[in-house]
Order: sequence, then C-alpha cells, then structure tokens
Amino acid sequence: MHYVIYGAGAVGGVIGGNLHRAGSRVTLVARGAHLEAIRERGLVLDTEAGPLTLDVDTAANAGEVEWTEDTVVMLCVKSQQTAAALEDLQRHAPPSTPVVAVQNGVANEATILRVFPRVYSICLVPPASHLEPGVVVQDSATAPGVLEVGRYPGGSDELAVAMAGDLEAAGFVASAREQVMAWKYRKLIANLGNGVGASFVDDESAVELTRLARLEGESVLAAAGIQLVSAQDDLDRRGDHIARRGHRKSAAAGSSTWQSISRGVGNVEIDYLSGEIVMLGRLHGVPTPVNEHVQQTTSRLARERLAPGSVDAAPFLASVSGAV
Ligand SMILES: NC(=O)C1=CN([C@@H]2O[C@H](COP(=O)(O)OP(=O)(O)OC[C@H]3O[C@@H](n4cnc5c(N)ncnc54)[C@H](OP(=O)(O)O)[C@@H]3O)[C@@H](O)[C@H]2O)C=CC1
Ligand SMILES: CC(C)(CO)C(=O)C(=O)O
Repeated sequence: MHYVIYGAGAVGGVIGGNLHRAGSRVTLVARGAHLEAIRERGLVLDTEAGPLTLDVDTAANAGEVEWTEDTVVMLCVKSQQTAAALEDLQRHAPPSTPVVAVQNGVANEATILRVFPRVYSICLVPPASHLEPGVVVQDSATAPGVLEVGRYPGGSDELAVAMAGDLEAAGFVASAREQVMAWKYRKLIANLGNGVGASFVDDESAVELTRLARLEGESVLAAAGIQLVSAQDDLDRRGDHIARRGHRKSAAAGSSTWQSISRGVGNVEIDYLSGEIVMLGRLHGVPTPVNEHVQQTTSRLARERLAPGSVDAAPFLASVSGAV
C-alpha cells in the first residue's frame, strides 16, 4: 500500500513516520515552514526513546503525488481544513482512491463522500503534538496510539483489515471495526473537553465545565438516537496501551485544540467538536448552553490569538448554576 498522509502534522506525522519506519511506502503532504524543514532535514519523530530523523517522501499538494492503484489517502488535517484539502485531492487523485478520515469529529466522512465514493474512517487516540516546523512528537511512551478502522458509513472490508494490519505492524494497537462511527461518537464526547482545556484556566471550575459539557453531549446524542460505544467499552479498549509522556500534563491541556490556540494559527476545530453537539441540540430541541459557551470562547481565543488556558470558567458556571 502507498499511504499519502495528507496533513503531516501531529497525527499525520506520527502515523506516517511509524508506517515509514515499518516499511510501508509513505508520502507526506505538508506545507510552509514544516514542508521546508522536512525537505531539508527529514521528518523528526520525537519518541520516548529519543528523536528519530526519517527520510520520507514529501509533496506540497496532491499534484505532486504519484498516484498508483494501491494509493490510499489518510486525511489528517483539522476538520476546518478538510474542504480545501478535498478540493486539491479532487483535482488530482483518481476518483476510485480510498480516502480515510483520520480526524476527530464526525462530519468529515460525509464531506469526503460527496467527492470520493470509497470513504473510511479511523477513530484515534494517539496523543501527538506538532508545535515546531519539521518536528512531530509522539506523546505516548508506549504504543503510539489506539486506532479503530472501518468503512463509512458502516462495515468493514479487506482494505480496512489491511490498513489495520499495516498500522499494527507500525506499532499501533489497531483493529478493523464494523461500526467505526459508534467509536467516533464516543470519542466526540471525550473531545468536548478539548475546548475547555484549550481556553480555560486549569482548575476545578474547568473540570466541572468539562463534566457538564459531556453530560450535555450524552443527552443530545440520546435525543438524536445516535448509537455510540459505551464509556466502559471505550475505557476497556484503551486499557493501559497509552502512557502519556512527562511533558504532556493532561489529555485536554495539550490537546490538538490547545495546540492550535498555542500556535496562534487563527482558526480552530471547535465547530466540529463542541459545535457538533450544539448543532445536533438545535436539530433535536435540546438546549446546549455549556457547549455553546465553550465553542464561542474557544473560537474567540483562536480568532484574537489569545493565550491558551486564560479564561476563568467560574463566572459562567455561576450564571448557569441550577439551570443545567
Ligand atoms: N494531536 C492529537 O493528539 C490528536 C489529534 N486528533 C485529530 O487529528 C486531526 C489532525 O490533528 P493534528 O494532527 O493535531 O493537527 P495538526 O495541525 O498538527 O496537523 C495538520 C497538518 O495539516 C497541515 N495542512 C492543513 N491543510 C493542508 C493543506 N491544504 N496542504 C498541506 N498541509 C495542510 C497543517 O498545516 P498548517 O499548520 O499550516 O495548517 C498541519 O501541519 C484533527 O481532527 C484532530 O482533532 C485526534 C486525536 C489526537
Ligand atoms: C483525546 C485527545 C485530547 C488526545 O490527545 C485528542 O483527541 C486531541 O488531542 O484532540
């Protein structure tokens, strides 16, 4: 298989780097200073055992990729970047190319299906960071990640099994799943903590805000009749496969959303995380004041390029006390 990793940031860099190390053919699609650094010095994959410098093929866009019968695209950009990436892929990739949404949120798969008929999804718990051009950090000291692989909207097939096999060979804990979206909706509930960790001061009020955001999320998914794996099954699956490295304080403080705010890129994925619950709440008549507040606060921090973890959650909690 030839894996085109479209968006070689934290997740793409760690998955692409490890697939490359395991002998799979990999092309990293990257841009800007990150692309320049990889081209000059190779991709630096920072692991618990030390940094590895990997000589991986690169492309600046889909037009520079060598498209073959066995090429699979792993789309690893943030959800707000999916539309632009797809526009480029639509121009250059054969329509039969399988495209895998290796992303948080649950909206990317349907967006890809408008353009490519063979859509797959990966539910991922890496964790990984990318804060410096040319460098991606594998934040887990043990397996680089736990991955569920499946076809969208449902089912599994030979390709899903083959991808899970390649990922296992690259050190991940990976399985092909019949209902990958049930895993992704459970992950969405976990990701309702992303905006809190990215925007609010790390204190007891933030912990409470995350708890309320997730309760709200569970109510909305129940009202919408969406099936998701249980929290216990998710916990059991993760087991002790992932051990966060010392530099990474917690899952939410340091999350992919925190990294966007921290890098001051001016945009953030929150409309596809907290915003997904807000949208479903509006469709199904369930009020979502907590997720709306997290979504709006995180969007503002990104837009105004403010410091991560700088907003006090207590005044909002006091204002909704008894109402949620
Ligand atoms: N980081 C983590 O620990 C986890 C992340 N995820 C999910 O994985 C997905 C990816 O997140 P993450 O890896 O953190 O994000 P990153 O921002 O680290 O990586 C995305 C990369 O794609 C690049 N990119 C975006 N658009 C293009 C384009 N058109 N052409 C070339 N390069 C492009 C970005 O460049 P630029 O910086 O210039 O925009 C960036 O380098 C998200 O959905 C996230 O929620 C899931 C679990 C854990
Ligand atoms: C669960 C978590 C926080 C793991 O890194 C994640 O999905 C993210 O960073 O977006």
